[in-house]
Amino acid sequence: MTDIRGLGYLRVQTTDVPRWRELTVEALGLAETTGPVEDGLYLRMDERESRLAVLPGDTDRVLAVGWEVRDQFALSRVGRDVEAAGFGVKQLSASECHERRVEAAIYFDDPAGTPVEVFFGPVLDHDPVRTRWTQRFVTGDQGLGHVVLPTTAMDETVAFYTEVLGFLPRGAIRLGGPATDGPVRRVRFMGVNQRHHSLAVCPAPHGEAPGLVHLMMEVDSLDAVGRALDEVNRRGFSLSSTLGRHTNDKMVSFYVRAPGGWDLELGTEGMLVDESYYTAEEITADSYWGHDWSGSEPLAAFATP
Ligand SMILES: Cc1ccc(O)c(O)c1CC[C@@H]1C(=O)CC[C@]2(C)C(=O)CC[C@@H]12
Ligand SMILES: [Fe+2]
Repeated sequence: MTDIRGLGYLRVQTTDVPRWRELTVEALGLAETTGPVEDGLYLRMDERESRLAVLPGDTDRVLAVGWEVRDQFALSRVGRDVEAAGFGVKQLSASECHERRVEAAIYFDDPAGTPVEVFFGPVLDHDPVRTRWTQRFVTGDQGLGHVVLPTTAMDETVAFYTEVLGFLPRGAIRLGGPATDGPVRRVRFMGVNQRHHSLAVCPAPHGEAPGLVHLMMEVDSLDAVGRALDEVNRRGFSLSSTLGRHTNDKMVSFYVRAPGGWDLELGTEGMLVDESYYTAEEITADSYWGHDWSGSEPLAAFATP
């Protein structure tokens, strides 16, 4: 089994922190807290000091995808494995760790160019999490949610996450419709815990910013998803996909475009994988119903640079 326990945090940079605040706090209902960068937006979903940090900058891009391990021993094992695979691994400084509220962390770029951090020892905030819709975010041993990363090096990226970091394949979906003789392109889903996927990797035409396709966060109530959806529409955010239920993780979700050209997915009722019996399946539709993508503005990751 892998040493990676789950998606721990995400750090992104944006040119529009106020609009990010409106989307995440006012519409999706995350709880705002304070952090080291004065104009930064620090968001709580649970007892962690911050799961999502949105920092001001002159471009929109992912700063770090943070994966959590159990302890210092697991962190050294992961560092050793990544180095042995030929990737340069660096330690985060004490002040960088303090900024992320973790005890220690390493970082490296994955084959897609995504800045990856692996950490242990997150610091907790025991104040109650005051969410807008009084919902609870489903985190805990399923981690913060899932990310979908674009890559121009599909095979290398999948090999890295599965063979070096130990992610488990959790199925795939073909792009471009039903089986043909030609080369098949797939979105591949991978997991490290009972969440169906903590990571998906999607073939993309180029390696430009922002480096993310979407971040999924799960809540414990359909009403919170519905209320967030109303608020997203009321506040004029662009809906990338309508509400629908996915065929693989069974989640009911919608997607909203965040400033920067990538999406936030908010869902509920995600299934739990039992690894004793699970096999990786290929789905042939992304959803049982809903998830109409026809109104979606193009993703920055798929735009012609
Ligand atoms: C199919 C699916 C299952 C579970 C998820 O959490 C999930 O985000 C998806 C959607 C993935 C989706 C896709 O399959 C085709 C290409 C899509 C539409 C994108 O360009 C972004 C999301 C991608
Ligand atoms: Fe998703």
